[in-house]
Parts: sequence; C-alpha cells; structure tokens
Amino acid sequence: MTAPIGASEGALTMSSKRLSVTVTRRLPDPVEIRLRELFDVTLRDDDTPLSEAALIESMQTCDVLVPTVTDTISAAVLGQAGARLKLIANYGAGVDHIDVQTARQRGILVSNTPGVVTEDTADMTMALILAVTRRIPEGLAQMQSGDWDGWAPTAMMGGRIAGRRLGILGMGRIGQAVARRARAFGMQIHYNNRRRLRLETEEALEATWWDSLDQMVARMDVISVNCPHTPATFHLMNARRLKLMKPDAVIVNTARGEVIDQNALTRMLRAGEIAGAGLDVYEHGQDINPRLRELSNVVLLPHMGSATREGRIEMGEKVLLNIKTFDDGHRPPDLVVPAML
Ligand SMILES: NC(=O)c1ccc[n+]([C@@H]2O[C@H](COP(=O)([O-])OP(=O)(O)OC[C@H]3O[C@@H](n4cnc5c(N)ncnc54)[C@H](O)[C@@H]3O)[C@@H](O)[C@H]2O)c1
Ligand SMILES: O=C(O)[C@H](O)CO
Repeated sequence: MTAPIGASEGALTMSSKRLSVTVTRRLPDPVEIRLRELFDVTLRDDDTPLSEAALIESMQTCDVLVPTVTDTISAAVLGQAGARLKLIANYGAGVDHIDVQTARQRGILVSNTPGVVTEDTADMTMALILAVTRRIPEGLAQMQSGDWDGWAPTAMMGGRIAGRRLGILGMGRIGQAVARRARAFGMQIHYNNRRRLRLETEEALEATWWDSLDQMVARMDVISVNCPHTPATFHLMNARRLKLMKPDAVIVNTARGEVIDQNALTRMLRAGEIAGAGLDVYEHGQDINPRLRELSNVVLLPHMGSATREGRIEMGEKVLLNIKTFDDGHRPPDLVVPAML
C-alpha cells in the first residue's frame, strides 16, 4: 500500500509489510516525499544532530536507519540497536562515523552514496586551492571593509597555480575528478594511493605515481587530501610528514579532518613552515582549533564539499535505491564491506 505523498507521519496508512525506515536528519523535500511513498518512514521535524541516547532509541524499532556524518554509530551504539535493524543506509560517501566491522558482525548491512558527490566535492577542492593560493578571502575582506585603496603593482600578490605540482593523496573518485580539473588549470598531477591506478587511467590523467608518500609530500606545491578516514589514514599527515612539505606549499582537505593532525598543522601554519591551508573538514568536528581561525593564510569552510541542491537530492536517490534493492531481497548496490576500508 502506498502512503499519500506529503502526509504527516501520524496520518500515514501503512501495511505491516512496509519496511520501517528511520531518518536522523532533515533531507531535501523530494527525498523525504519519496521515502514516505515507499516506506513506513519516521522523519525528523527539527534538524539538530541526535544525542547518542536519541540515536539508540531511533535504532530500536526500525528495519533501516538512514544516518549522516553527524551520527556516531560506534560498537557500543550498535550493541543497543533493536533486533530488527538490518540496514544502515548512510546519507553520505564517508562512513568513518560507522563501525562497519561491528555492524557486519551483527548482521547489519551498511551502504553509502558514492559517485554522486564526486564532481561537487572536486569543484570545492579546486575552489579551496584557488582561494588559498590567490588570497580570495583576503581580497573579499578588503572589499567588504571598504579598505581598498585601488590597484597597486605589489598588492594582493598570490601564487600562480599553472605549472605547479599538485600531489593528490587518495586517487579515488574525487581525487581523479580533482586531477581532471587541475590539469585544465595547467597543474602537474602527482598522486599517492593505496594501489597504483591502471596505466591507461594514469596516462589519461597525465598523473605521476609516487609509491612513497614522504617523497611525494616533499616535492609538491599543493597537497590535496582525498582519501577516506580509516585506521590506516588517521593522521597520515602527521607532524613529521607536514614538516616534509616545502615552506611555500599549501595543503587542502575536503576528505576528513582526521587525516591531518590539526594541531600540528596549526602550529606550522603559524610558524610559517607551511604557506597556507584550505579546509572543509576538521579533526574534531565543529571544535576547531581557535588559532586556525585567526590565520589569514587559511580558508575554512563548513563541510560543504557536496552541498549542491542537485547533489543532495542525488544522495537521497542513492539512499532510496539502496533501501529499495534491499527491500526487494537483493544486495544494496553501494554496500560497504570492511575490506573496502
Ligand atoms: N567534504 C565533503 O563534503 C565530502 C564529500 C564527499 C566525500 N568526502 C570524503 O572524501 C572521501 C573520498 O571519497 P571518494 O568518493 O573519492 O572515495 P573513493 O573510495 O573513490 O577514493 C578514496 C581513495 O583513497 C585511497 N586510499 C585509501 N586508503 C589510503 C591510504 N592509506 N593511502 C593512500 N590512499 C588511500 C583509496 O585507494 C581510493 O583510491 C570519502 O571517504 C569522504 O570521507 C567528503
Ligand atoms: O562523505 C560525504 O559524502 C560528505 O562528507 C557528507 O558526509
């Protein structure tokens, strides 16, 4: 039986056969409407992150949970989930907030939303590279404060990105989309990845492979972090590795904050040992080192890499497809298995 589109949760008429789906955050309207059409869905009225207790409560009676990056689904949380919970259909590509291994051990599948976030996040990576190297926020601040004295030969000089070496850490979907864009800007593409790309892909991207991350980091003008946060990538850019960077190099991160040691980065930016940084994601969520905010050579964004209207609807469509496929008795197309991490 299909529930009326847009009906309030309480007014829905549902067959007991419909999957019970609980969503932890507000999603774009078309996605919520379609969820209502297809499933016995519980949606949120407000849009604040759930407390751990509320998250556990929401996992008690549903078959499927739709969480986001703001929900930490640890082993302890999974241990208190209801027996009905069989699928965690994450709204987002990154799944580092979910203990995928424990979920698997408990027979709970995990899916995510890769691919549809690729182009938007790569755009934002380029935007950060340009913003930091060409001092766009400083220029904007000057205009907004009314302090601009007019053009001058030595004013607001940044660095040219054409011809510069870009080192991509994590050459997956987003990393490769960054490479395509950066090539168009005349940058030289270098990368380190868990596995080397196929030669034809490498050639198409005109990318140079570095087996040694240390050696790549030491030679790049710009480092772009595009690998997931996993136990193996936590603080991959630690103090020792950040010190290998050239003093005139910059680093951008649109992946996950945990890949960079935020305090070490802040110290080195302040000391002028790294020329600049562009960050969309942070090691401790919103709890950003206040010293990072004070630096003029740093551009900070509020985790908005995938934030386009189109992308956020497509992420919802992926969630719907994963749940529907599971409901039809098949393997969700975007299943995440521990071996992938
Ligand atoms: N800022 C945002 O809004 C936003 C949006 C989407 C995705 N993301 C983040 O970006 C990450 C990457 O997304 P994707 O779609 O490109 O993923 P992907 O799986 O396609 O690519 C990740 C790449 O990182 C590589 N990698 C993994 N571990 C590595 C290691 N130890 N050393 C070197 N390389 C390693 C993998 O081999 C893979 O090629 C996501 O996991 C997510 O955390 C952020
Ligand atoms: O991983 C992603 O898709 C974004 O960072 C939101 O979680």
